Amino acid sequence: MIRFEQVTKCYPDGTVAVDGLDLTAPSGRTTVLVGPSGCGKTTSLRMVNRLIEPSSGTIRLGERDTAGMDPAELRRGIGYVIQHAGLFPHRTVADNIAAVPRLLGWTRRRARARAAELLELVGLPASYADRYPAQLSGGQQQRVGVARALAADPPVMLMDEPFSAVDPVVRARLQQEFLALQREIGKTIVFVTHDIAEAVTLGDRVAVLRVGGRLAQAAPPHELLTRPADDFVADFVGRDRGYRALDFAAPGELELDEEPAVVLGSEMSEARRAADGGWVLVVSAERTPLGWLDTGAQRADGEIGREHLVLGGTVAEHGGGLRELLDAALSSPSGRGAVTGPDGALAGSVTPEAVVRAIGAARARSAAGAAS
Ligand SMILES: Nc1ncnc2c1ncn2[C@@H]1O[C@H](COP(=O)(O)OP(=O)(O)OP(=O)(O)O)[C@@H](O)[C@H]1O
Repeated sequence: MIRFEQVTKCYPDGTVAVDGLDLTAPSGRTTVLVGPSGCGKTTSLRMVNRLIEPSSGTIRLGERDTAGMDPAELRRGIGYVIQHAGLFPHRTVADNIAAVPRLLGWTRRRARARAAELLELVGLPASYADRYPAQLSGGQQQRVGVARALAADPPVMLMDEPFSAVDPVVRARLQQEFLALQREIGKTIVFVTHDIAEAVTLGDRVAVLRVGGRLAQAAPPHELLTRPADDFVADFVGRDRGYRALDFAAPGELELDEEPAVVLGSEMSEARRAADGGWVLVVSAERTPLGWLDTGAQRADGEIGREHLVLGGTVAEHGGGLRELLDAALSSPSGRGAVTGPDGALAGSVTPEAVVRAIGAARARSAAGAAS
């Protein structure tokens, strides 16, 4: 756990970057600091590893006051990831990742073995070990930056806008990889971003700061979206917050409808029977949804091929939020959203009407929760 207790940072020119910050970042969880430019996010983060010294207040790591710790020792227990990855340009990927273990006195062999393990963990091919940073894409460099921060297996990670410098598609992928990785490694992470969508996607807790370095609200994403503490937070969180909040609302009692499906390569006549003249979902041999088939539009008989499929329509994953279910239902040409189980196989479908009813139920639950 990291605890900020009445932490203030006043720069020598009189700028108050952080003002009386009280905040706890729980162990094994991701706490995101978010807010407009200049609100003191980076200053707050860098005070944790003492790249910046607080003017007053205390920052504790576990029970220990960081002010009393040797800064070098403190930093060895804290991984640090920054925008543009900050890799050493003249060192190979493996040597970049192995930098901290080498400082800790690991043998070259052990450090290289660890680098290979981490490359795999962040989803890069082993052959990249001998490349130089300039030979990698921006997204790959960020993965190496994450691997480097994890090298000595620190319990704490500080991440300062790590995904901001890459394009939106790569960014979305890095965010999903981050979530999967964090589920596996369970580090205590403080993550800085100016992007509220990123904050609510990645954070177990989200702390919204306002300019002047004052905490406006710290709460789990769902609470932030549904119960913003004041106008500033409501405004910052944005207009479509109701829709975003659906990501975090559990589907509750929403039951899936049984969805008849035909396997790719089956006869068209079978699809017609299953669909009763309308749309039918086509699945792989493993029952993974592949696309929808409009049997009313098919004149010829023969095998169902990929060329017959309409690929529009997202698939909602088992355990996803109501937003994902609503998106699947609304984007499906049949009006039924396909839902898969944990193994990726078709579990059933939902109609937009059923999802809207579940949204109503979730709202009622949330209101009851707020009232109690
Ligand atoms: N070394 C410094 N000397 C004086 N003022 C500084 C210094 N570093 C930062 N500041 C100021 O402190 C305030 C907070 O800066 P900080 O970088 O922590 O904000 P931030 O929320 O991370 O901003 P951004 O999202 O733009 O990176 C800003 O007004 C900034 O100009």
